[in-house]
Amino acid sequence: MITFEGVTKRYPGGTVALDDVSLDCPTGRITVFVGTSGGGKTTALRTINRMVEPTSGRVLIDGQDVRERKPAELRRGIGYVIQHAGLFPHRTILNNITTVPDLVGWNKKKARDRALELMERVGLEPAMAKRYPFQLSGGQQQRVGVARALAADPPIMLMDEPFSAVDPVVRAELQDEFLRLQDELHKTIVFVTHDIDEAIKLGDRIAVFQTGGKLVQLDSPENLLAHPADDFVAGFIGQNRGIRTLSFAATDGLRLSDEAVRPASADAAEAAGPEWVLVVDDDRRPLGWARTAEAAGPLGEARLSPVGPTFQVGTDSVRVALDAAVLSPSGLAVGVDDSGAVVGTAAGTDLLTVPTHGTRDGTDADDDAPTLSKEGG
Ligand SMILES: Nc1ncnc2c1ncn2[C@@H]1O[C@H](COP(=O)(O)OP(=O)(O)OP(=O)(O)O)[C@@H](O)[C@H]1O
Repeated sequence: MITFEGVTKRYPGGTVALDDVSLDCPTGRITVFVGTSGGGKTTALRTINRMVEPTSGRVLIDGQDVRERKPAELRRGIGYVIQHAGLFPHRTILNNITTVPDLVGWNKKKARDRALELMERVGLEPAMAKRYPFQLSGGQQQRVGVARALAADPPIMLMDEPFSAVDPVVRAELQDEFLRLQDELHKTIVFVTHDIDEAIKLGDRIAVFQTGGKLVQLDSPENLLAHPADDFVAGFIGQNRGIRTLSFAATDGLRLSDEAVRPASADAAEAAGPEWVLVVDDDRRPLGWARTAEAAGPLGEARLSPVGPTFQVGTDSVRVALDAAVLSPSGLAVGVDDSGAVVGTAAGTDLLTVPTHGTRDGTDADDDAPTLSKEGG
């Protein structure tokens, strides 16, 4: 656990970059610092590895004041990833990744094996090991940056806008892979971004900073969306807060109906009832939608409208299911299991009556993570 206790940073000239910030970054979780430009996010991040010394207050790691540790020794246990990756241009990819292992005296083979393993983990071809940073795309360089930070297996990772310099598609890929990696590694991560959507996607906890270095809210993404502490936070989050909250609502509690599901062998005449029926094959895989008034004979031979997007029950969120309902010709969302077989369908209104609970890791969002009371910001 990383703990900020009343941390203030005043730069010469009088800028207050951090104003009496207290918060916890729980072990094994991703805490995101987000907020306006100049809000003190980077300054806060750098107090953890002593690149910035607070004017007052303390930063503790597992209860120990970071000032009791020598900066070099402290930083060996803290991976650091920055925007544009910050790779050493004159070193190969392999040697960039082995920077810390080399520094702490690992033997060459062990460091090399570790680098190659990490390259695979972050999605880089082994052939890239011999290249230099300028021979890689921006996204690839960011992957190297992440691999380098992970090389000596530090328990803590500080990431300062690590995915900001790449296009939105690559950025989404990097984010997804980052979440997959964290699922395996459970590092204690502090992640700085100015992008609220990135914060909501990645963060277990989100700390919102306002100009003047004030922490205005520390909360789970779902609480932040549902209950912004004030107008500043609400404005920063932007529009469609309600709909975005549905990303955190799980679909495993949904009651799905079989009423509109028909086998391909069924005759259209027997399909009477709903205006649209979902035609499925012998394995209950969806074939398409038939409009009952227009169909005659076996449904498998009827003109079918494409199924469109489906949602995986229990895995996808209510937001995905609602999207599927909106795009479906029948207005019904099709829920499938992990083999792609139809579990049932639900109308948009059915989707909005599900109890909301966390989907991200199958646990309640709040369990052991300490929060700052909203009044306290
Ligand atoms: N070394 C420094 N000397 C003086 N002022 C500084 C220094 N570093 C940062 N500041 C000021 O402290 C404030 C907070 O800066 P910081 O970089 O922490 O903000 P940030 O939230 O990370 O912003 P951004 O999103 O723009 O990177 C800013 O007003 C900045 O100008």
